[in-house]
Amino acid sequence: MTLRVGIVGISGFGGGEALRLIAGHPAFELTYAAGEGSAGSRLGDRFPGAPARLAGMVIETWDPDALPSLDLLFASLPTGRSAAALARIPGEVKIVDIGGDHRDAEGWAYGLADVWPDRIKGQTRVANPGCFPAAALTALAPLLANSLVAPGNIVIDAKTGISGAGRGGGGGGFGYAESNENLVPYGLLQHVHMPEMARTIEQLSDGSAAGLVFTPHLVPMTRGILATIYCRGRATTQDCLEAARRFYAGRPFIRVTDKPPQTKWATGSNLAFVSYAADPTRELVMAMGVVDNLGKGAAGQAVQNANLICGLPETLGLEGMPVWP
Ligand SMILES: NC(=O)C1=CN([C@@H]2O[C@H](COP(=O)(O)OP(=O)(O)OC[C@H]3O[C@@H](n4cnc5c(N)ncnc54)[C@H](OP(=O)(O)O)[C@@H]3O)[C@@H](O)[C@H]2O)C=CC1
Ligand SMILES: CC(=O)N[C@@H](CCC(=O)OP(=O)(O)O)C(=O)O
Repeated sequence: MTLRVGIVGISGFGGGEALRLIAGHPAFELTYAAGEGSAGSRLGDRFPGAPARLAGMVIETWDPDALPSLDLLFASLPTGRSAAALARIPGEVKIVDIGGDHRDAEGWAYGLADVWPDRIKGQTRVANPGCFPAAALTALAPLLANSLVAPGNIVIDAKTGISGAGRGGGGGGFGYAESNENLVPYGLLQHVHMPEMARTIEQLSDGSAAGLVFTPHLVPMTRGILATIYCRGRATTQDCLEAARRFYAGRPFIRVTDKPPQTKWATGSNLAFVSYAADPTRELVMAMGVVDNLGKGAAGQAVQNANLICGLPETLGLEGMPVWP
């Protein structure tokens, strides 16, 4: 079975990673590519490494009313730009939205694929989590589901590679000269991912996440997110590791590690690495989550979600090892 797949926003970092994964996916055939400024150019000009069979494909001007016949559409548009357009896509076209417009929207499943695959199977509309929630919630889920930490006063300190800001670089200020040898906190107290994280912490714990603190930092690397999370609880390190190993037993993309995870472990993959350190005498539990922001944080998890909603093996097209070093 080959499914006809489209990507809108293909010229961007998220869309480009989706192209890379779909080009190697045994059940997906890219038949439609769309964008705005890139419309009219060929994939081979934008992506010199594109396979020969795709290099001549012309990027169309995005028009949801002029969609060719498709089974599946990946939308990788700036947040705020997809809700109105995707509402016009016929119901028989399955959609995975990599952007932020549908993470709390009626009729859309929140695609935290490693944590609740059964909520995603059978859906036709999936909202991919944001990149920071992908790292942080994956690490927190086993602790919350087992009541090992209190949900009300969690502090998430995250570091991200610069590709997280997209090709436009967060509206400027993220260029090489400004980012190299530099560390920048941003989005203090009000980052756009706060509501998504708070909502999911509450769903996983059945308690209030009112005291959630989240501070992202931009670090001079291309890809990767490390979330270091401070929680209150009396669990030991061993309790946390065992809970995570039970929670993720048989889940193919989660690695529970004794050692603190590193961003390079995940580069170019859909893997998430989680680890824990706890000191019951101080009622301190630390959780750590590592993902590639363009992998599990965007296109990797999007393909995983697409596999789930298309009734395919969850790992199809996603089994390549990370790039190292
Ligand atoms: N970068 C990351 O790590 C992550 C990104 N995301 C989310 O994914 C989405 C895409 O991000 P990212 O790839 O980084 O962003 P980029 O800025 O790299 O790419 C944006 C893409 O959107 C297209 N686009 C913009 N406006 C329009 C429009 N009106 N019509 C059609 N296409 C349009 C651009 O096309 P063109 O060049 O043709 O104009 C481009 O391909 C965002 O919502 C982002 O928040 C989510 C998780 C992680
Ligand atoms: C470095 C950087 O700017 N990263 C982005 C996260 C990208 C992401 O996950 O975006 P959406 O939730 O909009 O999909 C940010 O902090 O907003």
